[in-house]
Amino acid sequence: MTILKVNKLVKRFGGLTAVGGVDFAFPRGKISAVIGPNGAGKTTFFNLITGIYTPDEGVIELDGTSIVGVKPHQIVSLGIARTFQNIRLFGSMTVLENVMVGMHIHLRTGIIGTLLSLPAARHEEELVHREAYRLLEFVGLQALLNEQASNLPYGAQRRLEIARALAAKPKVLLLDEPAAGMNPRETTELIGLIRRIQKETGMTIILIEHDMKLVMELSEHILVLDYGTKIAEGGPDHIRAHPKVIEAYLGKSAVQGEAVRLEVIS
Ligand SMILES: Nc1ncnc2c1ncn2[C@@H]1O[C@H](COP(=O)(O)OP(=O)(O)OP(=O)(O)O)[C@@H](O)[C@H]1O
Repeated sequence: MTILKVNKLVKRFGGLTAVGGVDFAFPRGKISAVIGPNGAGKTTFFNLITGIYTPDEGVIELDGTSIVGVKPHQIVSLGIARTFQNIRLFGSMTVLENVMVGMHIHLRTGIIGTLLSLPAARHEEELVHREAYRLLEFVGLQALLNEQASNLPYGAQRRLEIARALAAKPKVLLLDEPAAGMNPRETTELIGLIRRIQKETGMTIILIEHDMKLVMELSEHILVLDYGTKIAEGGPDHIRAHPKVIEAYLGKSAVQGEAVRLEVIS
């Protein structure tokens, strides 16, 4: 069953069509990937889904309801959270505080209650604290909860961003290049973490990633973009051997039938 659907989605920047009429249906509770060479339109596609950009044309539906024109913070409330290609943490806050900030959309008592230290607000803060700790345990950062976020190693910052996105309790989690800058050991751990999120929460996960090992190991469904258009979709085996995909990554001369496989792309 589909949770998120785009139809004839278009986004132009002046004369450049970054996303040019893409159709895709993301299945509920599965891991999907959006791949394609540099400049293919992947991040623009995420920015359209998360309300950062408004499409020039087309449909975006979450659970059958249009989210076109909905503001980014409202889209988070509706159930889509994300991480960014360039990590966006509150560097001067602690690890714990970063996750607690991610939970604010679910708070009832608000800042006045917290400042006046009203009993309901105190109770809520305790719950928030406990839930944030649980999420940090889940991503393996509980020992670093009082560290300033900017002091964390790169791989840990990426995991913290994931914890913060999870704090919003999304139905759909978008991960923009989660393995970027990670070493092979960190990438293997990340694969385990993403798999655990999907298994234990049933969440729909959509990732953009250049690391083909991660994409092929994790994804059941893959959307391939090139110059803003969909050139292929399907499971990992179908995509690996797809001539248009190989051509997009390696150039026309590389298309020599079955011999060329996508694993060679680093
Ligand atoms: N705000 C913008 N203004 C103008 N052009 C933009 C803007 N954002 C993206 N583009 C252009 O749109 C095209 C698609 O960019 P996008 O960042 O979506 O690609 P991508 O597939 O995410 O690339 P990468 O893998 O390098 O991150 C590129 O040609 C890019 O230069």
